[in-house]
Amino acid sequence: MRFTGISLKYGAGRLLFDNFSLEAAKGQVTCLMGTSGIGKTTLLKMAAGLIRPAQGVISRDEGERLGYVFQEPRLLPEKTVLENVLWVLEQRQEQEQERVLAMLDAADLSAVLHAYPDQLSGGMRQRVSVVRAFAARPGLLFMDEPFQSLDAATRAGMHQLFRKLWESEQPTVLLVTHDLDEALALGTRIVVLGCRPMNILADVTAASVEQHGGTYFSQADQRRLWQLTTGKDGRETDDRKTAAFKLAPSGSSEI
Ligand SMILES: Nc1ncnc2c1ncn2[C@@H]1O[C@H](COP(=O)(O)OP(=O)(O)OP(=O)(O)O)[C@@H](O)[C@H]1O
Repeated sequence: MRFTGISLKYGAGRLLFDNFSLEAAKGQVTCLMGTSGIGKTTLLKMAAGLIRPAQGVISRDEGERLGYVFQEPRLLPEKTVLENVLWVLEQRQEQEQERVLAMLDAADLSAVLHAYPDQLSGGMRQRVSVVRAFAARPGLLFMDEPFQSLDAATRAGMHQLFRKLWESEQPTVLLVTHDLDEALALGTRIVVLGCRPMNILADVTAASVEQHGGTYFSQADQRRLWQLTTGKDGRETDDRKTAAFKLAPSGSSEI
């Protein structure tokens, strides 16, 4: 999908976008990072057709199915876990049931298929919402800080689940995150955005993508991304160094 020459502002405010362009390559996970309030959510909403830009063009493949995962799960409270997922499949429910059950199993939700959302933990609810998004076979999936409210251990499980589902369905994903380690683990490309108007500060593609294990960005790119997203130089002095650098393939001595 492609944004070309987008301009937009809310009301009498300053321009959030002024002739902004970005292309998300098919089948890639493009992570969007940048400080709060610069318009990342607005960008996803424009991509999904929920907001129209004042100027510019947004191109998507014709007939491409769209999915959206929000920070909060947004499940239907009166439907069970299984019903929440099947509901998005509309008329294809029966043929797809086996596939959906396998996805729910991969998300460790087999034991709660018939539970209602208010009987689940926050992490379980978000797992349902991620499975629901992938179950609909989206060509294009928008994820707006989907794991932000989860604790670190739950988030690590969600990352694994995301990678399993992404590898089997291969949608194009636009994922907004504030967490560089998350972007390094999930993204095949990381775009760091600057503000008012939105501009691209860095655009880095993974050197390789590993099965379920995450992606691998070069050490130089990781350092640059760290500097840009935290304003700090010395990754050595920060605990997050270990978490992100852990993603380097075993045998790498560059750490
Ligand atoms: N419907 C709206 N009406 C007016 N202003 C809005 C509206 N939606 C967003 N804004 C403003 O536009 C700016 C960008 O908002 P947006 O939510 O897109 O940013 P963001 O980068 O996603 O922020 P965050 O990282 O905090 O979620 C903010 O200053 C916000 O207050």
